[in-house]
Amino acid sequence: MPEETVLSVRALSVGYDDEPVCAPIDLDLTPGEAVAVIGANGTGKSTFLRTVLGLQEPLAGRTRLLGAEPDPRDGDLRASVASVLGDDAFFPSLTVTEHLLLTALGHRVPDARDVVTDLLEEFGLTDRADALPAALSSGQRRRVLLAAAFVRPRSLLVLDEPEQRLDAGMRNRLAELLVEEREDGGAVLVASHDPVVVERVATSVVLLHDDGVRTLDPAAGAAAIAAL
Ligand SMILES: Nc1ncnc2c1ncn2[C@@H]1O[C@H](COP(=O)(O)OP(=O)(O)OP(=O)(O)O)[C@@H](O)[C@H]1O
Repeated sequence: MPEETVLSVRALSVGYDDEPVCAPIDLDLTPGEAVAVIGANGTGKSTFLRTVLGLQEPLAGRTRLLGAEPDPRDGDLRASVASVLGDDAFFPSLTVTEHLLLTALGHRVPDARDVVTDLLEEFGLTDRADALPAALSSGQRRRVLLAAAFVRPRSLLVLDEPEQRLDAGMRNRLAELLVEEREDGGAVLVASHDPVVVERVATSVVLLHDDGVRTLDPAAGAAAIAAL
């Protein structure tokens, strides 16, 4: 594995109770690249993301994440990998600002208050800064989770269908932020059903399908989404 490889996956089989949910997957991700994982509902995108993050045991194959076996308890890994999966939770008595500050301070972000203020603006949350989670819309809660991933240092960003519940304006802005992320040397692994995210953000696409796994270029990946 080249030294700068962020994620290397070889013949990785993922699934439940010894039953794979899709064909084995191979993938390499280096700084400055974004890989989009696409496929119809139930083809294994979320299962794959959880497995490469070490949140779920693989059935077979090998994953190296930042040079090591993926282990979510590993401090170096937690410091370097920001993820937004589907199971994120909120503290019911902390405001939007307090959630972002907690994340920033926990990761020792310099000038945390200024960074949080900028991200509130970026994610259209400035006027909801003092709101509690229960008083947010589902799209606003999604924005808070995404902002929390961007508020902290990271060398890999893993997002599971980040477009979910976002309006068109925010989906476009998110795509821009993800392009900036890879142009600044970050690595992005994103599962998505959004052709805009796939075509604009991805440098390569992995299509999960019952018949097998294929690697596509971003334009072909965006077209494949329309045909799912
Ligand atoms: N905890 C679980 N136990 C057993 N099977 C599961 C579990 N979670 C998911 N599955 C099954 O594994 C398969 C893959 O699910 P997964 O959530 O990874 O798909 P996905 O590609 O992310 O789908 P979607 O596009 O709907 O989000 C599905 O058939 C699903 O029903």
